[in-house]
Order: sequence, then structure tokens, then C-alpha cells
Amino acid sequence: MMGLLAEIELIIDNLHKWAAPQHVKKNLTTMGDDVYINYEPLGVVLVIGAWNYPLVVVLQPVVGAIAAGNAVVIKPSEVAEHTAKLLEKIVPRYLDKELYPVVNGGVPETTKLLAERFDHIFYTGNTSVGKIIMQAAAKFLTPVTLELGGKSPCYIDKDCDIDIASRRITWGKFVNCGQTCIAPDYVLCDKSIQGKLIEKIKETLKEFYGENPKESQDYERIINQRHFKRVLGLLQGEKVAIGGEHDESSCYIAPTVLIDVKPNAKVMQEEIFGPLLPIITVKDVDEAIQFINQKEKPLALYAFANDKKVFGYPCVQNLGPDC
Ligand SMILES: NC(=O)C1=CN([C@@H]2O[C@H](COP(=O)(O)OP(=O)(O)OC[C@H]3O[C@@H](n4cnc5c(N)ncnc54)[C@H](O)[C@@H]3O)[C@@H](O)[C@H]2O)C=CC1
Ligand SMILES: CCCCCCCCCCCC(=O)O
Repeated sequence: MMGLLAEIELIIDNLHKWAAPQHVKKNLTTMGDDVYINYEPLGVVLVIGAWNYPLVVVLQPVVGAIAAGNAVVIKPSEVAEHTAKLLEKIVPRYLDKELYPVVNGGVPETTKLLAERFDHIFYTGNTSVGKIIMQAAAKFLTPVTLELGGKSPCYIDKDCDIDIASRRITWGKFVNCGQTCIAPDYVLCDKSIQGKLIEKIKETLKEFYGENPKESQDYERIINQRHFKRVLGLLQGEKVAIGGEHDESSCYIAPTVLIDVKPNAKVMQEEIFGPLLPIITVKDVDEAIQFINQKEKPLALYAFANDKKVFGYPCVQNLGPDC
């Protein structure tokens, strides 16, 4: 909610500037004209949301689309069914239901929506469905915004404050049970610091979630049985340094750290989106970057180091504000 409210405030404070016609410098071909950029609403925007922060990932793009003067068809994720029902109930209380309808349902309903012509589609979710959305949009040349997932690495240099690194990684990885799009997906570090890192993560987990995370009010569950089985499948055959306990009936998977993970292991092939943290050892930052560059471009990259050289690499700089 904090992010959503901040977005609304940002728009209220800045919309008059963003929406104002923008001056354009004249050139030879336009010297006799009035030249400016005038912003117009696109028309009707379709917003399709994901389940992991189900209110914010649906409403945040809706807020932007409304501010830009559009009508919006709102499609919450059916996986977070209570939030979807709540949105269907409360949105019409505050917004015109002709201009901002909420459409609930799963794949068949979304497929039907995608057969319609929209002026923009804003989709948040996994990459495979992202491709379906883009194909459907291409039929009408509808522009799309795709907020997808990825395998976000953490590089921990041997010359860094391991207490700080492990505390931040433990928070970012295990909050919402690992179901955050920019959660650290895996760790790359020198073998000499692996043992200390594991000890520190263990200590931090105890501080955050107590002796038994299953009993902690602060530790979440996997969203459903399908995702529980998917995440558990990634754990099979791997060497567990911390955690590993699970319970299907409550979709519980303990905060888990894996070691001696092979680069070609199943857990390294797809976004984990659950509470498993594989550690892969590399000899230095160059090897880490080589490893990362062999994969699809990640959504975020986290680097912990004292050596400024680490932050000078273009791939670290280019990944933006989450570094
Ligand atoms: N970049 C970002 O800001 C964010 C990205 N994500 C990413 O989203 C993913 C998690 O969400 P998902 O499990 O994908 O959510 P999901 O299963 O709820 O799917 C997302 C939306 O796509 C629709 N959908 C699903 N299958 C479809 C199909 N075959 N055809 C048409 N529509 C379909 C669903 O109805 C839903 O509204 C992760 O990869 C995560 O990283 C999540 C939150 C934020
Ligand atoms: C205790 C609060 C947890 C804060 C985590 C905020 C992350 C929100 C990001 C929403 C989209 C995503 O990254 O999956």
C-alpha cells in the first residue's frame, strides 16, 4: 500500500508538468511553425495483474492509466482470488464502472479479453504468458508494457561486509516467501566466504523468524499447491545447507539455502519465485559477470563489495536502481 500511495502522490504533484505541452527546438523544416509535443490519452488500457503483491501490481498501473486520461479494463490475477473478489466489489464504489470495469476469471476470460482491441496493454506476470500477451497485441499493433520476471543474481565480493550482505539478502530473498519479482534468485561468491555467509544467514533467519519459521507470524506460505510442487521440484537432488523442511498441506517451505549447486541444475534454469537460495562459487567478479551474461538479462542485480571496481562494470551499472 505504501508504494501505491507514493505513486498517487507522485502523480498528483507532477501531472500538471507531465501533461503540459512540451517545447521542441525548431529546425530548418519547422522554423515557420509552432512546434510542441501535445500529450493525449491512449484510449482504453487493459491492465492484467499478477498474484504476488496482488493489490499493488494491479492498481499501480491503473493509477497511471487513469492519470493519463484513459479508460481501464482491470483484470486481477485469479490466483489471488480473495483480492480479485475484493477489487470487483470495491472498485465500482469509487470509480465509474463503465470506464473502469473489473473483469475476473482465469485463462479463458483473459484469452477472450485479449481477442478485443485495446489501445495499450499493461501486463505483469511470467515471461511465457508475456509472449502470449505480446502476440495477441501484435494482431492490432497495440503497444504493450510487460513487467516480467527473471533470475536476479547477487554477487558477494570476498572483500565486503558479510554481516550487511547476508542480512540484506536474507530479507530480500525470504520476504513474502521468495515470491517477489526482484528477490535475489541466487548468490555468486568466492568459496572462502561461503561458510561465513551461511552462518550469518542462519543467524539472521533466527532473528527474523525465530527457531521455527513455520510458527512465525512473519513467514509466509507458497501461494498454492501448484507453485508448492513447482518449487519443491527445484529442490530435488540439491544439497541443503539450511532449511529444506516442507509441508504440502499448508504449502510451507522453510527458508532454504543450497550449496554445491551445478550451473546446469534445474534450480538454475528458471526463476525460483520461492524460498530457495542457491549459492554458486566463483573465483572473482569477472567469473561472476561471465556467468550472469550467459543467462537471460536479469530483472535486478545485487552487488556487495568494498572494491569500487566491482561497481564500475557496465553490466552492474546498467541494471539500474536495484544494484
Ligand atoms: N516486473 C514486475 O514488476 C513484476 C513481475 N512479476 C513476475 O510475475 C511472475 C509471477 O506471476 P504469475 O505467476 O505469472 O502470475 P499469474 O499466474 O497471476 O498470471 C498473471 C496474469 O496473466 C494471466 N494469465 C495467466 N495465464 C494466461 C494465459 N495462458 N493467457 C492469458 N493470460 C494468462 C492471469 O490471469 C493473470 O492475470 C513472476 O515471474 C514475477 O517475477 C511479478 C510482480 C511484479
Ligand atoms: C514488508 C514489506 C515487503 C515489501 C516488499 C515490497 C516489494 C513490492 C514489489 C512488488 C512487485 C514485485 O517486486 O514482485
